[in-house]
This record gives sequence, structure tokens and C-alpha cells, in this order.
Amino acid sequence: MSASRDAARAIDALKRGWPVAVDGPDGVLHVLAVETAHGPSLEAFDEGAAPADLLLSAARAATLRLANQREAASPNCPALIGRVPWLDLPTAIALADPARDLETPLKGPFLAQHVDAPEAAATALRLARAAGLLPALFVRADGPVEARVTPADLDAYDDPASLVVAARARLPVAEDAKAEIVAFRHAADAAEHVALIIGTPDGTPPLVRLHSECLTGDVLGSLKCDCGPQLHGALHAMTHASWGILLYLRQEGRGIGLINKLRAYQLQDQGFDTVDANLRLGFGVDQRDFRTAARMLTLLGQTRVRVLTNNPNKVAGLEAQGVTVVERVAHKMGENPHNIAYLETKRDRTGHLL
Ligand SMILES: Nc1nc2c(ncn2[C@@H]2O[C@H](COP(=O)(O)OP(=O)(O)OP(=O)(O)O)[C@@H](O)[C@H]2O)c(=O)[nH]1
Ligand SMILES: [Zn+2]
Repeated sequence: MSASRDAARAIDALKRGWPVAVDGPDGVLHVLAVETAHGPSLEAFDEGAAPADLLLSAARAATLRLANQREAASPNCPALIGRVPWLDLPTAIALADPARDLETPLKGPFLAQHVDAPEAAATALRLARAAGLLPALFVRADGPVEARVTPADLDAYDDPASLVVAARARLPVAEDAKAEIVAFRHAADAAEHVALIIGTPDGTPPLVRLHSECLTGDVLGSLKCDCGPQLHGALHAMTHASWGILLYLRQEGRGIGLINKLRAYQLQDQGFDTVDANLRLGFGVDQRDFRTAARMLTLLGQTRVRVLTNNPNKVAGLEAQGVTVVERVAHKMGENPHNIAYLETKRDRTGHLL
């Protein structure tokens, strides 16, 4: 409990632009997120024997052609760039954000330093990603901090066992005037996941849709993806099944958050596909954790389900948590000229059964 509280404090501090100490098994790093730093906070953080260095993800180091300067044996090792006088905050921001590469193409030369505490560095980058920030941090060995975090704290923060039902109510919706909504709360993570129950539970496995939040598609009618039609199509399919459960998971942008998804869209406008855009930003192709969905179903008493999806990882994610998927039901819809390349990428590169 206190571990997940420490992670929540650290995530909050990083988002606000405050320094955090990351305690790894191999050392301690004090970090300040590049994205939320500002002139005075960086000046305060830089105070000491030497200015703070800059830690970037392995993916960003590869784009910046720093691979040759890092330890050959560890291609996934982040890069630590030594600060020189010209490496000020605007330069660091340009270094952190690949979506700005066309605006600021000339970068370097950089001197990559040896990463003394790779596990602490990896934890620091994980913390930034969990905060919805680009994995780019100013780092130093000491200095004042607002919060402290360990890898175990981050594990506790992610633990779906801390999810509980917070409220439930009748919610008449267009597809079912007798639907019921159930909201979940997590002890550490502020995300409020929701389940919408369509029809009446009758002891048979419900038709379930794991829907990850997509503000642009669900609310604004974006044509770049298929989320809006899939959301409404799922509710419609449930009215034709005996009953169903829509899990509305607050995992915007496959778990990278809205702002980073929009950065990924900027990169897609520059020609990168949805997979490479995520990787270039320093995130995984899919940062989602389907343990949350499994926990929600378990709390609703449903451990045998039919799942509407084209994504085998959703099925595997539920099964790994003890939820039996008795049937996968294909869920293909909403194709248009703006999302055809996106759907083809999902088919060709992420194993979607389309
Ligand atoms: N990072 C990123 N996220 C995207 C992009 N396009 C859509 N998304 C997000 O992807 C998620 C949609 O995923 P789902 O509808 O669950 O789709 P899926 O994993 O492909 O699986 P199924 O639809 O079940 O077959 C939402 O969170 C969207 O915000 C993109 O180009 N980049
Ligand atoms: Zn979408």
C-alpha cells in the first residue's frame, strides 16, 4: 500500500516538474523530466559540482545515431548524454521529442557517457512513461527531491489487485434502456475504468469487448482509427447476444496517453506507421496491461467469456489471468480511406487477425 503510494507521489511529482529520486538495485539517480522542466527548475536542479546529464531511451539514442557510443553488449541500454554549455532546455526538449525532428534537424555532436546504474536508469524511464511523459530525463547523483521511488513501488502501482468496484448505477443507453454501469477505483492509479452491462446476466458467458479509450475516435469522430465504430458496433452486437459487458479501459493511445498519441500522429504525418511512431517516441508498440480487464471481469463474477476482438494479445492477456475465453468473435468494422494504412499495419505488424 505505501509502496504504491510512493509510486503515485513520484509520478505526480514528475508530471509537475519536480525532481524525484529513483532507487535502483545498482544505485540512486535523481531525475527531472525534460518535458515538464522549466528555466528556474532546471537551474535549481543543475546546482552542484556539474550540471545534470541527459538520459534518453534506447530508441531515441538509435535515432540520434548514438548507438556506436553506447556499450555494444546492451542495445536496450538507455543513453546518457553529458551536458555541455550549449545543451540548454530548448535543446534538451528538441532532443527528447522526435516529433520535432523536422523543425530542429541539426543535433550534436554528443558525448554519450557510461551508464553506471542501468537498472536505476531503466526504472527512471519507466517512471516517465507511467507518468505519460516522454522518456527523457535530466539526471544527477544528488540534490533535493520531492519523492522517492523503487522498481517494486512501480510494480505495486500497477497491481490490478488494488482495483475495487466503487459505484454502480442503472444507465439507460441508446442500445439498452436497462443497461447498468459499474465504475472501478484503484488504490494508486487515478484512472477510473468502467464496465457497461448490456442485457441481463443469465449464467452464460457474456459477450465482452475490451475497449481502450480513444478520445479522438470515441468522442470526436476521428477517421484515423476504427475505435468509434468498434465501440458502437460492440454495444450493438451485445444486444443481439444473450448479454454482454463493455469494458471501457482508460488506456488511451494503447497506454501511452493522449499527448503521446498525438505526437505519434505527428510522426505518422511524417511517414512513420503506428508501430514505428510508438517505438520512435521511446514507448513499446503496445503499452497496455490487460490484467486490469481480467480483474474487472473477475470482480463482476465472470471468468468465462466470449470476446469481441481481432487482437490475439487481448485473448492471451485474459487467459494468463485465469479468465477463460470460450470464443473469440471477430470485430472488423469502420474501414475508411484515412485508416486503411493503420489497419493494414495492425494486420501485418502486430498480429491482428484482420
Ligand atoms: N499509440 C497509438 N495509439 C493508437 C493509434 N491509433 C489508435 N490508438 C489507440 O489504440 C487503442 C485502440 O485499440 P483497440 O480498439 O483496443 O484495438 P486493438 O488492440 O487493435 O484490438 P481490437 O480492436 O480488439 O481488434 C486506443 O487506445 C486508441 O487510442 C496510434 O496510431 N498510435
Ligand atoms: Zn482510435
